[in-house]
Amino acid sequence: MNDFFTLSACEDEDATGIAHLQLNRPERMNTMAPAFFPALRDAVRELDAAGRTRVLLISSTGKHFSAGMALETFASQSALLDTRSARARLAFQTTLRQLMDCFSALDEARFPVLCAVQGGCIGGALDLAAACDMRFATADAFFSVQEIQIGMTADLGVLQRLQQLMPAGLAREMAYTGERLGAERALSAGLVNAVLPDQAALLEHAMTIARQIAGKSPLAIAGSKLAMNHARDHGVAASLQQMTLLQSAIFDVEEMGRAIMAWKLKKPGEFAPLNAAEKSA
Ligand SMILES: C/C=C/C(=O)SCCNC(=O)CCNC(=O)[C@H](O)C(C)(C)COP(=O)(O)OP(=O)(O)OC[C@H]1O[C@@H](n2cnc3c(N)ncnc32)[C@H](O)[C@@H]1OP(=O)(O)O
Repeated sequence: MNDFFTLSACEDEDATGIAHLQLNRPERMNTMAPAFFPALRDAVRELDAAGRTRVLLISSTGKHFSAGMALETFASQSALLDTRSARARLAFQTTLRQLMDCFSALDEARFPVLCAVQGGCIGGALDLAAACDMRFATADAFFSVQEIQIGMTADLGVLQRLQQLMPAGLAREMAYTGERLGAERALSAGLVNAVLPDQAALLEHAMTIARQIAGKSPLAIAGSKLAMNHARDHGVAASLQQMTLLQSAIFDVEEMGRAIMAWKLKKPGEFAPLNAAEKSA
């Protein structure tokens, strides 16, 4: 339990293996306080370790997806940010790395992470969204690298990831100006996969994609995410070499038989959880 989000499993007939993490502090604009970060990291890592989750949907409640870091955090952490001491600066480096790792947990999870954004996705919230596999938005959604407006270099991954998700020039425009990128422009830039009229339609669309993913072989999905992450980080040539090792490790003819059967029947496949010792569902 935590004060920032709820985590539930969608266990209806068509939605096995879909976990739904919903930010639920709309009265605080779903702002991120220090305790939010480890809570998110631990929740994602626990889902991954348990092996039953096939896709994670992150959504939010209220007018805005999230207003980013709670501004009062910066004042309350001032002792840590004391730059007069080398020890304090070293400690800050460690803290920052730990915060980064919390969002990287989304990228490192074996399952795909879908992010459904309504209203503002601001500052740290865009760091979070950028670490997900894909993003969807309502027509009123907007995205901003707000950090530059408050005099800091964004530091939780958005500068590293945004350029890989959309044209670099536009990412830099966002980073240097802090101006809001509206949903339609985010769509044409490739930052979001689809724009829906309202939040109900947004969640329905995201769940449709989540169900499609959850019906596929979790082994093949995990392999696809590993391969695509590796290619993104290491380039095509090195990743083709890595692919030979990866595929040698996870190629599974029985799993393929199940997938082919499901595809022919136009039904979700019946697959064992990733951690299961046996192969049958
Ligand atoms: C490492 C990460 C760094 C970061 O994340 S840096 C980014 C930090 N975030 C911001 O700077 C957000 C700035 N806020 C805004 O742009 C706007 O606000 C919103 C788009 C989020 C909302 O706009 P609207 O719907 O018009 O409401 P409203 O009247 O501006 O705000 C309602 C109340 O929410 C408080 N609030 C907004 N964002 C934060 C925040 N990040 N931390 C703490 N409080 C926040 C406001 O001050 C205000 O409060 P009151 O009603 O008392 O005047």
